[in-house]
Amino acid sequence: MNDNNTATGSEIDAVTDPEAALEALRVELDRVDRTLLEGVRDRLALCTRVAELKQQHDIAVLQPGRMQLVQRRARDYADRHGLSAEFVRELYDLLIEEACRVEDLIVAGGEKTAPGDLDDTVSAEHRS
Ligand SMILES: C=C(O[C@@H]1C=C(C(=O)O)C=C[C@H]1O)C(=O)O
Repeated sequence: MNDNNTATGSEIDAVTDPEAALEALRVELDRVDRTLLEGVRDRLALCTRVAELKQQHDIAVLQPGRMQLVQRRARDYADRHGLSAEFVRELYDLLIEEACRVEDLIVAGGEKTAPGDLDDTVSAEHRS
């Protein structure tokens, strides 16, 4: 184990107890998944604040230039880190689509939402 208490590549190669090694990796995977979901939730919470600003100042929800910038940045990241460009594009298509859906709800409803208080704003899909 390293200082972060995580398994390194060579340790995985040398395992004598594959079940224990699998479990250790799954514990790490679960931690990454939690961080990932918290990131998605934080992103959507920020989008509710963007939506409130847009609603108050009559700004269009759809901002194609900004969407292109976000997608281009994600593609550059994928290139630099050896991720599939198609996967990252589809991932950001989904994230942006959901952001626009949430923004639409707020702009159409004229709702005031506390940052991070998505559960009161968006449908039950987000509650789990
Ligand atoms: C969040 C915004 O609204 C929409 C959602 C975007 C996103 O999820 O990154 C980008 C552009 C917008 O159409 C924004 O205008 O910044």
